[in-house]
Formats: sequence, C-alpha cells, structure tokens
Amino acid sequence: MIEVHDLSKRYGDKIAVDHLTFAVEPGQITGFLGPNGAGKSTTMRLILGLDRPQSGTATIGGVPYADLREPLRKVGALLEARAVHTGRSAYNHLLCLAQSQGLPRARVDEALALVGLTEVARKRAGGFSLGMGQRLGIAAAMLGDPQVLILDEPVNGLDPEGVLWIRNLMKSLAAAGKTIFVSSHLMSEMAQTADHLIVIGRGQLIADESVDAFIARSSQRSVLVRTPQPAQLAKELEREAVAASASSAANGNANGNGNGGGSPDADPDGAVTVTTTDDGALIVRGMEAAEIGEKAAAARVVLHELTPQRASLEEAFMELTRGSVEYHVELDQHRDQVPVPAQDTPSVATADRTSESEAAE
Ligand SMILES: Nc1ncnc2c1ncn2[C@@H]1O[C@H](COP(=O)(O)OP(=O)(O)OP(=O)(O)O)[C@@H](O)[C@H]1O
Repeated sequence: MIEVHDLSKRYGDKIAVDHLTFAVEPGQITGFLGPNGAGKSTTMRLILGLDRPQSGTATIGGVPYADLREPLRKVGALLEARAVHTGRSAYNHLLCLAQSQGLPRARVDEALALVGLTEVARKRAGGFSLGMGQRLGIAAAMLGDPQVLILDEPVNGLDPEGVLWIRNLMKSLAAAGKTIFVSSHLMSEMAQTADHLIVIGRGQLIADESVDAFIARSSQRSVLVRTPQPAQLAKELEREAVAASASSAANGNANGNGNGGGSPDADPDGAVTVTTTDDGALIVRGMEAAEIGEKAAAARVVLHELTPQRASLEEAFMELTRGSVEYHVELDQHRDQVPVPAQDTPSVATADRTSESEAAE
C-alpha cells in the first residue's frame, strides 16, 4: 500500500503539491489523473524519494522510500523521464540494475521475456523506438518482482498492441494482489483499465473514488430519445425548460448553437436542455428517462427509444476538473486546431511532452 499524508511541495512560489492525503490500495489498479501541471509527476517523485516535501509524508508499506531495504524488490517505477544508458544493450542495462540490487541474473531474462524484448536484448537501448524504450522501462520496474508498481504515463508511445499488453499486464498484477498506481492522460484507456481513481488539480485532491462513482458525479448524464415526432416532444420538453428557467430567474437566452430545430440548447447549470443529433434523435439533459417517458405519454408522442446515457470518463474529468485547469484554450479562437470534446466543456491544452526521439534516447 502507498500512503500519502498531508504532502506538500513548493517550487519557489509555485505550489506543486498542496496538502495531499490519499492511499493506494493493493489488489487493484489506481489511476492517477489531473490536468497538465496538476502535480502528478511531483507526487510520484515524492513517493519515490526523488524530491523532498516541504511537509507531510509518503510511505510504501509503511516505510518512506529512502528507508526501504532492497527497494527494487519492494517498488518498481517507470517515470516519464527515462534514464537509459544509450550505449548499453537492453540486457546489460538490466543486468547493471540487477547487480546493483543483488538480484539474480535470471531475473534479467525473466523481465525481458515479460515485456517481449528477448529477441532484441543484445541491441543498443539507445536505438530503441519509444515503445521499446517503454517496454525496457517496465522491465526495469519489474526486475525485483516488486509488490508496488508506480507508472507515470506507461502507455505513452505504445502502439495499440503495446497498450493492450500493458493493460493486461497491470490487470494480472493487480489480480495477483500487487499495488498498481498509474498516471495517464488517456481517459478512454483509464476508463478501461483503472478500478479506482485519485484525481488532483492544482496540487489538491479532487476525487478519491471508484471510476463508476467518479463518472456518476458528473452532471453530463443525458437521455437519448428516438421518436417519429421529435419536434412535438422537443416542444413539450421545451415548455419544461422555460418553466425551469423562469423559476430560476434571470438566466434566459439559450442560444441554439446545436443543430436542433428550435430546441432549447445545453445549459450547464442543470436546466432541461434538448439537442438534436445528425440522425434526428434527441439528446435530453436535466430530466430523467422516466419523466421524459411520462411527458411523452401525456402528449401522446410515440417513443421508439429512451436510453439513459452516462458521461464518459473524459466528460466527467473535464467537468470535475474545470476549475483546476491551468492552460485553457479558447475554443472559438482555435476551433480548427483543437479537438472539441463532445460536450460543451472547455478544452485543455496539452503541454509539450517528451518527444519521441528524445524519449527514445
Ligand atoms: N523542478 C521543478 N521546478 C519548478 N517547478 C516545477 C518543477 N517540477 C514541477 N514544477 C511545477 O509544478 C507543477 C506540477 O508539475 P508536475 O509535473 O508534477 O505536474 P503533472 O500533473 O505531472 O503535469 P503533466 O501532466 O503536464 O505531466 C507545475 O506547475 C510545474 O511547472
């Protein structure tokens, strides 16, 4: 188990980690999420004793990293900035690590086999692709068969097969009772991989809960409705929206930037909103499926489909970290360049990450 208690780290007047407290339990995959600059890498570095906190503690199995005996047997880590000796073969790189920790030579072969690098083990690691470099980093992390794995962006640079491989590896290690703490920017990947999430923003804890609970907290839930009378149903529901907005006063002026004909548009404050999809279905927010069904029945509107949709992890993440994003992009100014999320949420600029060639070095 990893335990972080009241951990804080400041660089100059920049607070990178701000009184963080959480625990990472064994037997499951815990995803570590946060917008760029949220403090994820700093937290991982503090856990690994690579930086000193201003206050608070981080322990692994109850012991600070610096006090662990034979740390490679206790904790394996893959950090974003990899330090592979480029002139060495993959085999020799791992052998040096193993020898420095008193690990048997046989573990080198086992770790190489585990990550699928046996055939290229004698090749210079400096010539490896980013994906192969990631695999080598994971082999190094797994060398001591540790109980705890800390992985910073492990799927970065991996091809789809590599992504699947690491997902399955993490799942099997978690099933074997290991503690897996993994950061990633790929929400769809995290949604498929993680059991539990620690989400931070501006160094502070935003969420410490299961993936399902995190998504359920998002208000981006909607209901997909198919009907041969979309205009009539939209009108019925619009009546509800008008009543709701009248009672919540002064807000008004829903400007229809959706493609729905005459429907009220998305209102982030939780009023009833209706938009129309390209294939003519209605997306209703702010009203439960049962109520929509009742209103349709009362108006004698035929329904062909009434399906509650839950937010994706990405949508929930965008909504719940909205106040914690450091680098906003004005969607209107950059509509051509920035992939606009499906929901009416701000987009997040991706800070430059290690380029492929740099990382391969
Ligand atoms: N060595 C350092 N010196 C000064 N500031 C730093 C240092 N390391 C991190 N920071 C700052 O601390 C904050 C947290 O950075 P950190 O790299 O931990 O965030 P992150 O969540 O890992 O971000 P990303 O997702 O972009 O990798 C950022 O504002 C960063 O600029």
